Amino acid sequence: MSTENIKVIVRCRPLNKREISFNAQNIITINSNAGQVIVNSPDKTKTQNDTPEEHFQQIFTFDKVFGTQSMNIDLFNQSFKSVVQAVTQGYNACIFTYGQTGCGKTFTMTGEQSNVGYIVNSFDCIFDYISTLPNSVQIVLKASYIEIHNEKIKDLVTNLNDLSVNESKELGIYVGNLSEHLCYTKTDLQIVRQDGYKTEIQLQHA
Ligand SMILES: Nc1ncnc2c1ncn2[C@@H]1O[C@H](COP(=O)(O)OP(=O)(O)OP(=O)(O)O)[C@@H](O)[C@H]1O
Repeated sequence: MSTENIKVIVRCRPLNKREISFNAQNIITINSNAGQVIVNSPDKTKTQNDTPEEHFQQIFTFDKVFGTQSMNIDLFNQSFKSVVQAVTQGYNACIFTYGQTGCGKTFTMTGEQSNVGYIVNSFDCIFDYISTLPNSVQIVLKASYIEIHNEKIKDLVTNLNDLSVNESKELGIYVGNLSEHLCYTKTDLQIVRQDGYKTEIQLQHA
């Protein structure tokens, strides 16, 4: 992987039921070692002699790619863990999940009970780290949960809407009136997540 501060990871999901029902064809192959996603021409009658190579097959290279059989824990161990560990060493970090609807963002972030996503894996990682520290070290862990939608910031725990982005010498850039929740255990962190998640789901169905 590159040593750049920004890394781009691609995950390809399997065809879903709808795609299978109309005999959709998977035109993506991946080369994990090279970090490549290969988009093949859907028209198998075309050969490299018929069309310029770039039309026949397009290759995109990323810091890391994961195939349809990958598990959330594979993504975590091979990509996200180092980001979370960097936080425990005092760095700021962000994991940004992006993609069209139905591509697997929630599957990757939240996952399922037997295949938990990077949110729970990150919580485990943070508390595993804390458990290695001597009792003399005091850790203060605070959590907030926001949604940014149509340029508006909402606190998903308190339901306060339209929060402002501010800047000060002491705090740098921060969100005004954002609630922060002290978390002493993994359960405390999970409660903040669950409270915020409930609001998020309510908003999606409103
Ligand atoms: N890697 C994967 N392996 C197996 N199933 C997957 C994978 N990724 C996504 N899915 C399935 O595809 C469906 C859509 O995934 P998901 O809800 O995570 O998409 P999303 O990107 O969060 O969509 P939206 O933006 O609409 O919320 C779900 O049923 C999910 O279980």
